[in-house]
Amino acid sequence: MHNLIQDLKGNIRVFCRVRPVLMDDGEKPLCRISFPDDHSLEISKQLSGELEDSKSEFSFDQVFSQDSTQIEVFEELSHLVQSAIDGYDVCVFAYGQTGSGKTYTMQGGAGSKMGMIPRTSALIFHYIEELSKSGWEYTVEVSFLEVYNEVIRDLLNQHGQKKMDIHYNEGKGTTVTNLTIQPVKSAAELEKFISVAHNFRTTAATNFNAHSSRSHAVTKIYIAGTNPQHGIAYKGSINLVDLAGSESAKTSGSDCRLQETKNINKSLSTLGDVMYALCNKNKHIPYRNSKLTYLLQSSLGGNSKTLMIVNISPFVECFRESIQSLRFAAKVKEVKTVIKRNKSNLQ
Ligand SMILES: Nc1ncnc2c1ncn2[C@@H]1O[C@H](COP(=O)(O)OP(=O)(O)OP(=O)(O)O)[C@@H](O)[C@H]1O
Repeated sequence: MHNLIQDLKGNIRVFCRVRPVLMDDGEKPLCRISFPDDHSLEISKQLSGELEDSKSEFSFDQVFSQDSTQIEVFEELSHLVQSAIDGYDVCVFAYGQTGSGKTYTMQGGAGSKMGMIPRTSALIFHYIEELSKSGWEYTVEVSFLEVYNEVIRDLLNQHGQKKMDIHYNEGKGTTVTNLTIQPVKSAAELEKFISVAHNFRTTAATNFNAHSSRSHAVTKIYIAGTNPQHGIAYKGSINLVDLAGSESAKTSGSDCRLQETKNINKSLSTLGDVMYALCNKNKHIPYRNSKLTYLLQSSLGGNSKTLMIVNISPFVECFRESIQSLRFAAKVKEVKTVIKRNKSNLQ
């Protein structure tokens, strides 16, 4: 399983997923969306019976239709879990409008609806068990945080929060002071912590989605492997990020919600600025303009295999936001990365 590739050059990978229409969506008019192949999507606002209007076409590394299952999405993502075990830093983030299916994709529900985070946790421990047969020893740790209104909160320390600051160090990447990093011994234990953190995440009603998540949530799993027989050690990690929904200020309700929305939009627009600066190979990349981008600095522009899942809603009322998300995702796909494996020799 441990491969020989050391440094990899590539691009940020981008998947697109379209959310299905649900029972409680009523009779909302739908965009016309088609999938010419596994990598492209065509979208137009045309209603049935209307004259042909212009279609917008987008290509990504993979597209998933309204009928896609969590298993199909995870199948594509599972290679990255293997990379984290192999000593690479990995980041997967879900981006999209409020109610477009980010939390469903990342967290999901029970059984076949289980999302990327619990599936990742189960697969890590499956790989570790297999590799222990050939002399590998692993430690796994996990942390959960959210960025809410530009303040970081530790989702494993629900009482007595301490002030948390982000630090970036060229060799070490990003660290957060006072963040609980919890050792875990099994998939069941990891899932227990995932569910504690998920329940603690800030949620509030919005006009679009009754259980909308108003914070960016970052689950980070740290995996360290040593093989005393071969005298080598690897250190990988996987960041799983469920971003807050992009939502225009005029649809957001009360004053307090407006402030939330402004902060969410600020961090998402900084994410956009960072991506554009990286694409243009600018000297200055404005990572520090928001907590989110500072936190994800090494995942966005540094040493990380990064995958963005752009989620879109199929409704005509969401068309403008969907096109904006798709354009942003197309830009992200151009960002180049160089990835190093974190390997050391045991003395
Ligand atoms: N692929 C899917 N299959 C079935 N149901 C889905 C799917 N995607 C989303 N849903 C459902 O659609 C609704 C909105 O999805 P979700 O809460 O994941 O959106 P979101 O993008 O995380 O929203 P927010 O940004 O407000 O947190 C939920 O009821 C969710 O269960």
